[in-house]
Amino acid sequence: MTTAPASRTRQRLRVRTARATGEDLLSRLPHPDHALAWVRDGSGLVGWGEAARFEASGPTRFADADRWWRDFTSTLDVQDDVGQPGSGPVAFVSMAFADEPGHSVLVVPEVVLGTRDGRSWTTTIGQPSPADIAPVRRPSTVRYADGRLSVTDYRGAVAAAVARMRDGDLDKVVLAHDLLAVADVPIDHRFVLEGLARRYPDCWVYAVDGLLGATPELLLRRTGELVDSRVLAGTTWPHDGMSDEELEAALMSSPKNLEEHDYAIRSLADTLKPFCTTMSVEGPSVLRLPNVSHLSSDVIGTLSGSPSLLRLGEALHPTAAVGGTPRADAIRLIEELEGLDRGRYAGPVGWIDGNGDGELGIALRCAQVEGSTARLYAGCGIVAESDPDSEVCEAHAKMRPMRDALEGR
Ligand SMILES: C=C(O[C@H]1C=CC=C(C(=O)O)[C@@H]1O)C(=O)O
Repeated sequence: MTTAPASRTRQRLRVRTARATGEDLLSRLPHPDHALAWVRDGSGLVGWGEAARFEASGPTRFADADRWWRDFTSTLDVQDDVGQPGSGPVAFVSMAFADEPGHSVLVVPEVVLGTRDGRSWTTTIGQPSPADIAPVRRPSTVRYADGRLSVTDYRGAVAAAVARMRDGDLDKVVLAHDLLAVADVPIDHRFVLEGLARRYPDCWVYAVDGLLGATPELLLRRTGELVDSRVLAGTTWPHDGMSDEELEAALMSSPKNLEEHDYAIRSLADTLKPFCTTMSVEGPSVLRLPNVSHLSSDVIGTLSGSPSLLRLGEALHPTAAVGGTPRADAIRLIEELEGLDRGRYAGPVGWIDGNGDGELGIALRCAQVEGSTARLYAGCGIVAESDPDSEVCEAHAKMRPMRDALEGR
C-alpha cells in the first residue's frame, strides 16, 4: 500500500544549490529531532525541514518510491551551481526491511548541506525560514529493558534455526533481536549522531525519520554508470584475552565465518551482475571497528543501462547479510522465529539525487528513536555450525555503538 504524498509535493518548488564554506556537517543541524544525515568521516549530507515526504509499504514500495521521486523532481525549478552527486534536489531514504509490516519513507529537506571531495555546498528547497541552532542536550541516565525478543528468547530462536539448518532446510538465516533504552529526557538526535561519528569514522552515520545509526555496510552506491558495494558478513569481537591480530587471523581462517561471508557475497554479486557490463569482487579482508571486526569484500561494477539506485536496491534487498540463503526460505524463518517487527532496521538507508545517483547503506547498528525511548536492533548470520551463546555475545557487541552514543561514552 502507498500513502499519498504530502500536499506540498504537487507545487513547483525552487531548488537552489550554491557553493558554501566547509564546516562540520553534524554540528550545523539546528534541531534536536527530525535530523537527516548521511555522513562518513566528515563528508556527506545533512538536512532539516521538510519540503516533501513520501511514504510507502508493501512489496511495491521501491517501485512506488522511485516513481514518486521521478515525478517530484520533474516538476522542480532547479538551479545547481555545483553539479556533483548530492547537489540539487535530494531525498533522504529509509526503506522497511519487510514487505509487511513496516513503512518506508523518503524525506526531501528544506535545507541540505553537503561536502564531498573537499567541496561544500548548500541547497535550499522551497523557501526555508532561518533556523537558530539549539544547544545539544545529553541525557543523565539511560535505562535498558528487554525488547520484543528478549536475550533468552533470542538464544532459543538461534538454537531453533541451527536445528533447521542441520536438518538441511536452508543454508543461512540472519536473526535479530531488540533492546529498549529509556533516557531521562527526550533524546537529542545530534548528541547520538555526533557520538557515533566520533567513534566510528569508517561507518556511515545516518538519520532518517528517527532511525539513527552508524553502518559499516554499503548496499550500493551509484555514481553515473559506476556502482560499488561493501559486503560484510562473518564477525569477531574482543574476547578471551586475545589480541586484535589473533582474533582477525582466526576470523580469516574460520570455515563458519567464511561460509557466512560467501553467502552474502554471492547474494549481492549474482543479483547485481545482470545489470552490469563489468563487475569485480575484491576480498575478503578484515574491517576492524572499535566494537567488532568483520570479513569485508568490495564489489565494483559498470552498469549496462541506467536503472535508478532505488530499483537496484529493490533487486538487491535483502542480501544474505541481513536475510539469508535461500532468500525466500530465510525470510519465512525470520518471520517465524524472530516474531519481531524489524521496521526499517536492516533495510536500505541513505540518499538519492535528481539524477538517480546516491548511496544506500544497510541500516545496521541503529535505533528507532521516539521521544526519550530508543529501540536498538542487532542481528547475526546463523549457519549450521553456529553456537547460540556466541551469537548472543556477537549481537551484544553490535549494540555497543548505539549504547555508547546514547550514554555519551
Ligand atoms: C545483521 C547485522 O550484521 C550483519 C552485517 C555484518 C556481519 C554480520 C554477521 O557476521 O552476522 C551480519 O550479517 C547487524 O549488525 O545487525
